[in-house]
Amino acid sequence: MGSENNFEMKVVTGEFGYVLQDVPHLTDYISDLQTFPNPLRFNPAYSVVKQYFVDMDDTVPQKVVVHKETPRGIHFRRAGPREKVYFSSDEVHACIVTCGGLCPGLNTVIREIVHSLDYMYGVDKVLGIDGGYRGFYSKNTINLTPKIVNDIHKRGGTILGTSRGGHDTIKIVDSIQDREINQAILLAQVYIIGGDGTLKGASVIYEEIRKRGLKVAVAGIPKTIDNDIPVIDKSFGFDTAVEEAQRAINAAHVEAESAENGIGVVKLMGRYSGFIAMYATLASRDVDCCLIPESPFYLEGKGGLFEYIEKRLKENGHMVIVIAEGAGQELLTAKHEQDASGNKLLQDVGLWISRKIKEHFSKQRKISITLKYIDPTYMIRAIPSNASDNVYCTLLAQSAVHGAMAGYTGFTSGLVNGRQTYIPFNRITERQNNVVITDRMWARLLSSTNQPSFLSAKEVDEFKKELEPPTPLLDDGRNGEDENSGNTDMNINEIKKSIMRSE
Ligand SMILES: Nc1ncnc2c1ncn2[C@@H]1O[C@H](COP(=O)(O)OP(=O)(O)O)[C@@H](O)[C@H]1O
Ligand SMILES: O=P(O)(O)OC[C@H]1O[C@](O)(COP(=O)(O)O)[C@@H](O)[C@@H]1O
Ligand SMILES: [Mg+2]
Repeated sequence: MGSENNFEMKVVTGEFGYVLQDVPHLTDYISDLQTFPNPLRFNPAYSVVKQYFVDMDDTVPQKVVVHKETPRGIHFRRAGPREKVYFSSDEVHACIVTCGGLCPGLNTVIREIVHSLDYMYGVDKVLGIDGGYRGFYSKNTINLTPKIVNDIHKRGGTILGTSRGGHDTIKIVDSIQDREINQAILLAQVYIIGGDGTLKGASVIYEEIRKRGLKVAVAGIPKTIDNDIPVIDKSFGFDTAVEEAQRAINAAHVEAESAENGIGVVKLMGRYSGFIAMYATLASRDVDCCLIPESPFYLEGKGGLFEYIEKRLKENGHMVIVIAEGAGQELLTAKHEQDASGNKLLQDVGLWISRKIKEHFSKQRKISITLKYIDPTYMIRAIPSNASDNVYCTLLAQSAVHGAMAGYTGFTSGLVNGRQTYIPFNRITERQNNVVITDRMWARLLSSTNQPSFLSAKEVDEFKKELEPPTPLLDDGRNGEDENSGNTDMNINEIKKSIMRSE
């Protein structure tokens, strides 16, 4: 594996600091491509829409909080149908693959790609690749028709199956190039749905396709329940996950409230990013403490978790703790295990913290506690997407289809400041989206739970120094003022290291 990007970013600059981070197009490496009028022109549903086709010059700014003197900054190409398409309906063979962990909404995206290709563009040859990247070369495929996928959005998981590992660029591109026996069929559009790992894989597939000069568009749809993909407003399935997490938090609260000195502990997903835990906590208001990977914590002593638990039990008689699975991993014995994709395998921090709390209070003998630990992680991930995620998935899939039909490649569709855009792979894979603990959102959380920040006065001073002069408006549009948080260039590992050092 490896995803060295050998191709230059396509960047267009304009006046007043305008920068367009454009996505590649088939015409960048194939000349004399034939174009066709977009069949949507003749579609009664769309033909009445005033300016249905997206103007080729439309772009979406990444930076929406601006000052008088602020340069216009980075923009992305606006997604949507173009007047001309680069594939004729009967020529196109498309395929769809889902990789990585499950996420609510995968089936909705698959359904909508199939429906959009067929109903909007008349493309009816769509193959589903079975079981992630390795399905390309193990040649397990299913024919996807609008009828087959019609009801799948009501089910969790992915009808195509998924896997980790198994990415072999050459074998995958070979199989894209030539599928059927005696009948060379080029899969001309490849739709890849997955997270950071998958999109790194998609990027090298695109590069190999380009090297071979194939007329194949590679389109990604970013998937991550953890919301750890940068640039985009949020990932599909995230809303559903936050909503479903409420059920576990409610149960933990009911259990805790019903016992004397009851403590409910809920573990939520979030390998490196604590967004689900943060938003679920903010939504619930029953949570007294939220622990996430980005905010190191400690148990013993002044300002520690045990002291806070004691305080809350004395004040309120019960408490609820939400912990993201990646939180506090540095406090557990390191095991250095990896999954098939090379992701670090985490230890069960929920079990660990529950044990530590029980041990503490039984040793201390002042307060007798009743602790219930709830782990709803896989139950949350396996449900179908909610209504709002369904709409979001639909738009992401439609955008991807419009983009591929228009000849764009090496891109993912994604929502930026509420508008559908095309984002080049490297912008999506270059880093991770994390909760920034010096942003307003985390401050809101701390003030809503009243939990300790686990920072000493010295550390707070250090943060303040780091923030002076005020963080400039960053080119990816996020800064300390940003409502969505999470996408600043501040390196969270640096922050963690500085906290560890000063402990
Ligand atoms: N750097 C990489 N280069 C190429 N393929 C990768 C890379 N990282 C992951 N992959 C492949 O992408 C797929 C999914 O990756 P994984 O990290 O498990 O999930 P996710 O895409 O959800 O982050 C796997 O098949 C894996 O082999
Ligand atoms: O058991 P699995 O499939 O490895 O999944 C666990 C991991 O999957 C996640 O949902 C994220 O998965 P992705 O990287 O595939 O988006 C994490 O929250 C969790 O740590
Ligand atoms: Mg991942």
